Amino acid sequence: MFQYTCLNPIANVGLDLLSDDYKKVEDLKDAQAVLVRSASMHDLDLPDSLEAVARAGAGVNNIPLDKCADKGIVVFNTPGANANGVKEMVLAGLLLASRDIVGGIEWIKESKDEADIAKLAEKQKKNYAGCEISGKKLGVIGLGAIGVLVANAATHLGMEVYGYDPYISVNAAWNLSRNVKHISNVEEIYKECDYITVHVPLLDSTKGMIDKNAIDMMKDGVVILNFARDLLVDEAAVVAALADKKVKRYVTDFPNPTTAGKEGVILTPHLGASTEESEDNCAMMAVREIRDYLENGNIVHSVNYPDCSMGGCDKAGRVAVLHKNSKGMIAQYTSVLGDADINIEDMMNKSKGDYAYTLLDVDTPVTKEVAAKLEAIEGVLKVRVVK
Ligand SMILES: NC(=O)c1ccc[n+]([C@@H]2O[C@H](COP(=O)([O-])OP(=O)(O)OC[C@H]3O[C@@H](n4cnc5c(N)ncnc54)[C@H](O)[C@@H]3O)[C@@H](O)[C@H]2O)c1
Ligand SMILES: O=C(O)CC[C@@H](O)C(=O)O
Repeated sequence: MFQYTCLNPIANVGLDLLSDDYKKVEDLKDAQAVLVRSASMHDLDLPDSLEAVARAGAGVNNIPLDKCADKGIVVFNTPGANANGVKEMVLAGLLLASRDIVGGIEWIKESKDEADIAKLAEKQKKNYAGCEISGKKLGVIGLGAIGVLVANAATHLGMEVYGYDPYISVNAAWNLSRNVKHISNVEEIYKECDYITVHVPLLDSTKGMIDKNAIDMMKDGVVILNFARDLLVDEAAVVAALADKKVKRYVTDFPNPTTAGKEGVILTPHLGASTEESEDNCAMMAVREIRDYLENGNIVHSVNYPDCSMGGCDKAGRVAVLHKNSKGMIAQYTSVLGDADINIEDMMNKSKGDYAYTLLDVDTPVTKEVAAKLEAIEGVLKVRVVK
């Protein structure tokens, strides 16, 4: 029996994929697996029982990745599962920033009791006029799951699209429209584009990347869209630039006291992935990842451990070792298993940064005593007897 807890509501279509071997618990301290969306896990005590965290979504800045890795807890996310939901919000953001649709709707609400509302509307509408996005330049910073969809869709809306991502994956590059202009220096986007949208993860290296210097380089009247994370942008600098009319609109999905209610800011309450489809996709992917890890020891889509997958186990036993990425680890495992008269029938070892993962299929199930000997090896963070 595996015990799991949900730190946020997770779509039922995902939870329904859990078999009778899974029991939901309320308390994190009793859980082997966590399903989470945006709840912050930074201040939580992570129990020794915890084996895996699955973020039903893309951004993992709410999870202490290194702390988890050091405790042998594998963290997963669901790449691409909510990308279309966000892309559609970005397209809405482009339009809301270009024409004062919200202002017009508000005026109608306020004027609903006017008998001559139809006539008044014809007089008022000039106050809510704007521009079209077709023919304008859009800069997309970050060409991952979301950035590629946004860039491609914008080309179909007649925009001239510039794309920047120095770490673009081969897969993303294959999916990117040939009509997107490849930019190798982000400053070109700042200087040339009428609309700039950011789709990078929040990391130490990206925090505050849209700062005053960047804004100063931008065209007067630029629109900045941020459906990634608020801390990517120096929002105090943006609010000042809005007041100076340097920036025309700041469209963001992350309300906070710096931006809420400020002139020129169009704010939504973190709605990017809040569609039935995205929530279902994320929940199903997250649950499948958790099951494959707990039941088979396979790691797919981890953000703090390497992906490592050997399918189902048809041997007598399988043991998983989560360890530091140091020299001589495998030799020590083979020695412990050999001394216990256990033969390794199949093996896979992968590393990612400071951490590594070794899956061993063996001809005799690994006992608690042998597992304890493996765990006692310096650099080993956790040992799981999977079968
Ligand atoms: N508003 C929402 O509800 C919502 C939903 C999903 C994702 N997000 C946010 O959007 C982010 C992106 O999501 P995704 O699914 O596209 O992720 P992704 O991992 O598929 O893509 C991120 C891309 O950013 C690129 N990148 C990293 N550093 C960069 C830099 N300095 N300059 C340019 N590119 C850089 C990477 O190479 C990668 O291609 C997430 O990390 C998350 O914070 C928000
Ligand atoms: O779970 C959500 O609603 C938001 C998800 C989003 O911010 C993400 O990073 O995937």
